[in-house]
Amino acid sequence: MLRVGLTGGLGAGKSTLARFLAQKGAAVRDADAVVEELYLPQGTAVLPLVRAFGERILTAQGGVDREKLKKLVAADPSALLMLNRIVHPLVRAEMARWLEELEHRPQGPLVAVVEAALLVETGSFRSYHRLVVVTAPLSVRRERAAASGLSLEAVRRLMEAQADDETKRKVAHYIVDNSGTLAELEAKAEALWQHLLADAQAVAEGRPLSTGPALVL
Ligand SMILES: CC(C)(COP(=O)(O)OP(=O)(O)OC[C@H]1O[C@@H](n2cnc3c(N)ncnc32)[C@H](O)[C@@H]1O)[C@@H](O)C(=O)NCCC(=O)NCCS
Ligand SMILES: Nc1ncnc2c1ncn2[C@@H]1O[C@H](COP(=O)(O)OP(=O)(O)OP(=O)(O)O)[C@@H](O)[C@H]1O
Repeated sequence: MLRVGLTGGLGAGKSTLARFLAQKGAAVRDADAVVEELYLPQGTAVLPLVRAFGERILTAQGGVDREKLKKLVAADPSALLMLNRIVHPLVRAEMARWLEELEHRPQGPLVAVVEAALLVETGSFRSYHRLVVVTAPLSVRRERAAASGLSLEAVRRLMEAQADDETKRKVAHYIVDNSGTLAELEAKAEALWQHLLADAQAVAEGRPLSTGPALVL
């Protein structure tokens, strides 16, 4: 099974590309969805986050309230660092468990994709056979992020905590430029999928994966 990391800056189009790849047959796990589970009342992030930030971050049901966390990190950059230190190891452990489980399935997928905003920043991109980076100009990403409901201040803080596109492009195997339309992105997803299938074949046969500069789609 080919293990693929999919990343990109806030609002670049990671989730949209991941959805297209899922339609083609990739198994996809989204780090934001894992975080969602960790924040549920019984989730494993709740207790350590309460220890760090107090009960003010809880919902009435006893889970973590993202709105309250969002306000906290928008106001204080050190809160974001602390949040990352607590949440990221839990996300990494869950991704490792998921990939392991897929590997052991009798009819498992050829390609597994982990979608996460911070694969390059955390160094965890190294645990994947291939890294796909989705890019779009900053102005377009800001617009898309604002349309999805993030405040300007939250967008600014989160973007500050992310590596820039140039850093990500340097370690990518595939770069998908999502500055165009959704239809264009879908066509690029098809081209990417064909490359990933070829990579999966190489992995299955024990052949080395091709090296060299990143392929820009
Ligand atoms: C900061 C929080 C409360 C904002 O919640 P909200 O529901 O408004 O946004 P959402 O989770 O959908 O994130 C939107 C985007 O913000 C960016 N982002 C989220 N967390 C971070 C972070 N810690 N550092 C940098 N960028 C981030 C990503 O591009 C992400 O896709 C939430 O993202 C959070 O708890 N983050 C910590 C966990 C984390 O790092 N998740 C990202 C991948 S593991
Ligand atoms: N090519 C495109 N044209 C127009 N809208 C797009 C395009 N690609 C993505 N979008 C829209 O932009 C928004 C952000 O896209 P998406 O959620 O895929 O990005 P993301 O990188 O996962 O963002 P985040 O970091 O916030 O999780 C979504 O509302 C999506 O529908």
